[in-house]
Amino acid sequence: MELELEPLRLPSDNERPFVIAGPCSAETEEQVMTTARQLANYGCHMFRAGIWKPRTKPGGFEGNGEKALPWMQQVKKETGMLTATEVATPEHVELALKYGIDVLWVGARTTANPFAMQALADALKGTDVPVLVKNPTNPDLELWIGALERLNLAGIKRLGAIHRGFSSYDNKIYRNLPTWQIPIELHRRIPDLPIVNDPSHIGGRRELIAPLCQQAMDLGFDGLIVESHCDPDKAWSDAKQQVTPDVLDYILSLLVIRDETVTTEGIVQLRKQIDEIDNQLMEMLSKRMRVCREIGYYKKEHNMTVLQTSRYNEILDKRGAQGALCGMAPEFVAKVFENIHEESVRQQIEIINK
Ligand SMILES: O=C(O)C(=O)C[C@]1(C(=O)O)C=C[C@@H](O)C=C1
Repeated sequence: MELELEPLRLPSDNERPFVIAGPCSAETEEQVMTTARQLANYGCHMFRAGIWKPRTKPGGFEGNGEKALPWMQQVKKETGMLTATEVATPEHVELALKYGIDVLWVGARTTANPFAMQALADALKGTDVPVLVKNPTNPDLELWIGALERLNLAGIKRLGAIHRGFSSYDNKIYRNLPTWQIPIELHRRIPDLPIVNDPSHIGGRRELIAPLCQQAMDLGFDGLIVESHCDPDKAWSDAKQQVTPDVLDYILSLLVIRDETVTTEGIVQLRKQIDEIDNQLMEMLSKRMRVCREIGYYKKEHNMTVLQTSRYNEILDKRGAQGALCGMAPEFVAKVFENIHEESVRQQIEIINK
């Protein structure tokens, strides 16, 4: 289905990036108000704080629940900032709306669960609140789009997406792998859907927030949602990935904002060159597949298996080393040749089964 969207109509809609900032969790009234005042002084328009916290394991701080909602009202009243929080159940939706929360977001674990998404969509029916949907924990674009569709079918048109990265078993650098091609593909499929980057959850470490924000801007993301706490080291949740409002302001001040729409004669010429090279690449690929099909007939005649592992390894090693010499990432070269090999095997299987 095609999403029927309306602009988010947030106070800084025309600025890129629009920024939603605030602590991971609303811990105490004092922590909420101190952080909010500092953020508002730096010109922040939207304040986030977790009221209900889905924790991986029991025993951690799971949020103050309804008790913290009047603090959010106080933030809005005193600073004029809009407020945003995560909702995961119809009860959360009801309470958040009762206390005038302006922007809701859906967490990654909820997005991954179609039953929970449908329950949220039903609870939101008839409201006009903007809803931002985080990517599911697993890199499944269809599941992400499905969650947006459920909300849209319930009449929610002020929709956005939050890219918070994807879980992985073995993660060294990032807390959640960015896998940028997924939000890039989301943007290609639904160009009018605003996409917000969440560097705090992708990075999991303060030092990664600035480079991730810049990368999101380089890719043309619309906004940022960043965890900011008046005293991050003492935070009750996600201490390592929160920054003080002044550090956040410094990070934002250094961002280089690029314009997606500017196309100069220079880039038009370069794109012509790319088109020409892509044509050559396609011709070369089609030549290679022709030879592979010939080998396929040979294999059929001589009763050989399609998969020839030692030859395949030889190709991966040789081209990987060559790629490194040309300054290309080894994973990229491996992926290219793995895909070429997969197609070649597919075509040969077709031939030997004819
Ligand atoms: O060398 C072969 O046997 C081929 O069929 C070619 C090719 C390839 O695409 O390079 C395809 C399948 C084999 O597993 C190994 C290599």
